[in-house]
Amino acid sequence: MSQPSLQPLSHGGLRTGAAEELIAFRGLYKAFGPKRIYEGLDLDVRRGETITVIGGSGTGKSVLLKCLIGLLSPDEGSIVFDGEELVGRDEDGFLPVRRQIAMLFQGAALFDSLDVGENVAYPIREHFPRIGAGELADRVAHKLELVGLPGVEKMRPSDLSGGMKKRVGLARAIAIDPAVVLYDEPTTGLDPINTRRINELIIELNEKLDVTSIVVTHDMQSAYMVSHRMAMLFDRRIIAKGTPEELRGSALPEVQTFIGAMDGKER
Ligand SMILES: Nc1ncnc2c1ncn2[C@@H]1O[C@H](COP(=O)(O)OP(=O)(O)OP(=O)(O)O)[C@@H](O)[C@H]1O
Repeated sequence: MSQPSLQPLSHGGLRTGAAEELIAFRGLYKAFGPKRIYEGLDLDVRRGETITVIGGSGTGKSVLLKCLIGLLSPDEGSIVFDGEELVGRDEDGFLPVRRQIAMLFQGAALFDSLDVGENVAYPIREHFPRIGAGELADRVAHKLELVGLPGVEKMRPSDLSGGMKKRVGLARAIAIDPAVVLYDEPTTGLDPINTRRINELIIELNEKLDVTSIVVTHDMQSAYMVSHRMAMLFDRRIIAKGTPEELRGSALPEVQTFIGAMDGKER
């Protein structure tokens, strides 16, 4: 079987259709036993935007990201990515999707047994097993530079601060030049300086690499800073979406109450 070439990695394979939306969640239903998480959730993600999903604890923000990359499946509904239906695919069917959609997990999820360079190389080897050692090393070095950590290949994850771990996790997420990056609570547990750095990186990668990003966060200041649009999950649906200004100005009492409480907490 021929291996995919490394050259057209940049958003390789994505259609260049005029459609503005890259991802569409439509009519999603999901329950875990008696616990109903979504009942008719709809959300569009536009090509090139950074959209942040906000909402109370346990409302299903992370589950949404996991449904998108096939770690969980909705019970009903449709998820279309770049014109292709994702719901109903098996593991093999999600392989090309995971080449285009990368996730920065909470806690970065680095392999402690591997050094930093090997961690970043991991998805590249997985998707491009025939890559040469030189090209692999160059690619790893470049991604580490992009997240502001040049030359740390030989360090162990256990020697890194929380902020550095997140940045290495981000270098690993962008290692195969995904079209979409999913951020699950990217600033949780970070001090204000590292929080700012991660926010700046989310913006920079969106602009420099032209990625579409979905961010899930409790951190309203981060949400306001990085988002083109925000969407609020409440009562098993997306009840409001718009620019940060539009959301803050929403007349919906649920949105006002949530944003008021979250803004107050951060003050
Ligand atoms: N694999 C699973 N099996 C059973 N229940 C799950 C599973 N994954 C998530 N849940 C439940 O689904 C609900 C939504 O989870 P999710 O992690 O998406 O919440 P969240 O909105 O991201 O919350 P938080 O802001 O606290 O991280 C929670 O009640 C959670 O316990």
